[in-house]
Amino acid sequence: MTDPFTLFDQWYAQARETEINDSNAMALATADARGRPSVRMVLLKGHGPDGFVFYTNFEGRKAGELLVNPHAALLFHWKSLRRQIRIEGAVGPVDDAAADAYFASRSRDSQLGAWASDQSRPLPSRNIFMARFEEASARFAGGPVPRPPHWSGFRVVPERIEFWQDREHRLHERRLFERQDDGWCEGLLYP
Ligand SMILES: Cc1cc2nc3c(=O)[nH]c(=O)nc-3n(C[C@H](O)[C@H](O)[C@H](O)COP(=O)(O)O)c2cc1C
Ligand code: PXP
Repeated sequence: MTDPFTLFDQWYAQARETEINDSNAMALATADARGRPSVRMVLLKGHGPDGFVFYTNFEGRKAGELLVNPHAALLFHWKSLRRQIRIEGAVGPVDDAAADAYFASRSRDSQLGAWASDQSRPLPSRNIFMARFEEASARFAGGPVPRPPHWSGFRVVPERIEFWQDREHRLHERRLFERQDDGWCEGLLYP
């Protein structure tokens, strides 16, 4: 039996070659405390048997939902390969060291943007946002930009991963991996 992470790596490597941009873009679905769903795109910034990692503001809408309901679904759709991968699992924060390391790798302006943005909250005008960006720039002038306390990563620890490959006449292939004890069991689904 193939392990789903090896298969993910193979498909992801192919996507990096074929997709014109953002081959690491994935839809992230969350739900609030009442079970009402919301979805938006995020970028995959790390993955492996420990889970799938993205970074964001921890005071925005998605984080608010994940903090009360720590379960998520991820979806990759690689159009030119005619493939999708669905991932579902429990969610937790990455550790501070990982978040610091990733934040340090971002461009300085992206780092300043993380300080300037009250993600998901109403913005009266674009000028206000730009002024906040300039304030952050002045505040950290001459030194490194530290990671804001409200900015970090979430890790989705998969319980279920499905690989979907388009086939002629909608006779698609669906391979489902479900976590079982210490390993994974694999099966097929009708398309
Ligand atoms: C391709 C793409 C990638 C994105 N990646 C991220 C990301 O990694 N982190 C993030 O916070 N927002 C990212 N965004 C913006 C989100 O889609 C979203 O607008 C923002 O995070 C606010 O979502 P929320 O209000 O549900 O928290 C991305 C948008 C696009 C279109
Ligand atoms: N945060 C926001 C608001 C984004 O829009 C994105 C990517 O679009 C990211 C984080 C993650 O990407 P990066 O760390 O490469 O900026």
